[in-house]
Amino acid sequence: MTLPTHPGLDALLSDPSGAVIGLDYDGTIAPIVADPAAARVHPEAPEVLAGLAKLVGAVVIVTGRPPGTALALGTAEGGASLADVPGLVILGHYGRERWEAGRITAPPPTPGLDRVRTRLPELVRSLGLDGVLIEDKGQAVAVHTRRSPDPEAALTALSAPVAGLAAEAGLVVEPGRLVLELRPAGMDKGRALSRFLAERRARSVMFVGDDLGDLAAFEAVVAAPVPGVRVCSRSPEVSELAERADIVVDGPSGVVELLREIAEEIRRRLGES
Ligand SMILES: O=P(O)(O)OC[C@H]1O[C@H](O[C@H]2O[C@H](CO)[C@@H](O)[C@H](O)[C@H]2O)[C@H](O)[C@@H](O)[C@@H]1O
Repeated sequence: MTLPTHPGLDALLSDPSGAVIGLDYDGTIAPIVADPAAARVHPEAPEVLAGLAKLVGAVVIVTGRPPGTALALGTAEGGASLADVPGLVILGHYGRERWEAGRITAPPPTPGLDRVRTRLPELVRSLGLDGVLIEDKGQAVAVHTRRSPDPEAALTALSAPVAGLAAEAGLVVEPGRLVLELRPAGMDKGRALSRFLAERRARSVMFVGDDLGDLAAFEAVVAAPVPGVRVCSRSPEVSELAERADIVVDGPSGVVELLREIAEEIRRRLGES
């Protein structure tokens, strides 16, 4: 793969120790699968990220998943694990929870979630929808339609009642790939990334994502006071990200290939290969 030319990427390559590389999890470093509990990381991602993390300022995963889930799913078949990526930080629940050096920090769960836990299954039943999956993530609850006979129709049927339930419970709805998530307001991937850039005094930033929740991180890259580059992990399900990206690659395999090439180019410039 030949690396594309972009001012943000050039800044990252010429001053790697000041670069922050931010990544979404599902659809970006893990292929999309029907069962959210089976979304294992791309087999080569932990190893490639481990190599890259030694060359750049920081690697951070910014995800809607709880950090513990991203870590549990983050061991590849060969045994390499995201937990072994040097200095890795995981900002889970859109930045509400943080994992770093083996420790998770999290605020207490929002009280409205109990109402959702009771009402959401009733709501799904009342709509007569088959194949709908409710995922309880602790700080948020998601309702998935990927396994429904007509996933788009099921999502449309759920849209207004889920919005009503979220409002009753004092939560917001986060739409994603055949999923609606009811979660606390006040944090998103853009805020999470911006804070992390300030904390690390980043001199450049790259963010890679695939879904609507990643748009806020793309906006944070544009708003950042340092050069940045937005990368879309393309899928047929979401077009909005590709339209706003500086670089578009084909799904998690394309992401891994790009990250490997960036690491190799940094090593070449440092005279290490
Ligand atoms: O921020 P992310 O890391 O991208 O997490 C967003 C949501 O991803 C998961 O759902 C998506 O991936 C599933 C597994 O491939 C797939 O079955 C589902 O259709 C996708 O929407 C996860 O289950 C959610 O909790 C995350 O919020």
